[in-house]
Amino acid sequence: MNIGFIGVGNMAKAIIEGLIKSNSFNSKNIIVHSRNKKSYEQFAKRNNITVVDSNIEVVKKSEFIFIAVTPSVVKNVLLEIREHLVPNKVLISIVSGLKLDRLEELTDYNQPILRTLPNINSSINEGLTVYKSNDNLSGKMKENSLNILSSFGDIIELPEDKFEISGILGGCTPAYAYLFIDSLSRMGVKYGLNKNQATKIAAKAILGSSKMVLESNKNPYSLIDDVCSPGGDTIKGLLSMEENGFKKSINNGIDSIIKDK
Ligand SMILES: NC(=O)C1=CN([C@@H]2O[C@H](COP(=O)(O)OP(=O)(O)OC[C@H]3O[C@@H](n4cnc5c(N)ncnc54)[C@H](OP(=O)(O)O)[C@@H]3O)[C@@H](O)[C@H]2O)C=CC1
Ligand SMILES: O=C(O)[C@@H]1CCC=N1
Repeated sequence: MNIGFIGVGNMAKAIIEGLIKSNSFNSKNIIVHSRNKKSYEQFAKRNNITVVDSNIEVVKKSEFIFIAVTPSVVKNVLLEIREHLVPNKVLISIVSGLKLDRLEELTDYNQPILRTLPNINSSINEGLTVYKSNDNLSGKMKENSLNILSSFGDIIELPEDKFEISGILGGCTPAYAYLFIDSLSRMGVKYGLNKNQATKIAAKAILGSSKMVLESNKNPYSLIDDVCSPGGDTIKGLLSMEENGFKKSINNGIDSIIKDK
């Protein structure tokens, strides 16, 4: 079973690393092509994956084809490969904002298609991918497609009208979480920790907190109260952060993405 990638940028690389680490796929069965050889040849060599000379060759050689280019070029890439896509191949799009009906329009109405929005933590098999397939994807082909997705993290099926917000919460949040960790870590450095110590302490605290939210059956607000000892440090910091726009900044940030859609 060959898994192809058209576009080998940051997100494709993360998925490929996750696929390989899952030990469910042979790296040589991962077939890739991207625009500039220089930007991925070292990566391909290091991971022992198969590089081919064109997007069309990726399609010809693969049963599952990830389309992993940016929204600005996806139309041209799909038009380039469309005549080589046949109904026993699955097109897996990771392109933000590209709906199933548009994918069908740019390929073929008989094409099995899986629309997904993964995240960058797929590279360590801690990804979160939302997905929706069209009606052409069913049976064993669908089962195999979902096995591919779940090899690099959790998967959640959602109707397409929920893709925008879930794509933001799942796909963009890693960047916001890294920003939060880095902000905390810099304050650690300000007060005397070295950057490695500070980053590790902040990142472990965030990792454990995420697990608490997922495993404790408590909602985040109640968990906040558990940390805020009466008259203690946490409540002082928390109130100051809130007064200085912590939540407003998050709300405005998410609204600004939705507004531009
Ligand atoms: N980054 C993320 O966390 C996430 C990204 N996505 C989606 O993934 C897609 C890729 O994003 P990302 O990886 O961040 O972007 P990158 O810019 O890192 O990757 C895009 C890739 O597409 C390649 N490319 C451009 N034009 C062509 C072409 N004509 N033929 C073949 N390859 C081409 C680029 O090649 P070159 O490097 O040579 O220019 C590059 O490797 C986007 O659609 C985005 O919405 C979805 C979820 C999360
Ligand atoms: O920034 C982006 O548009 C992509 C989609 C989600 C994460 N990265």
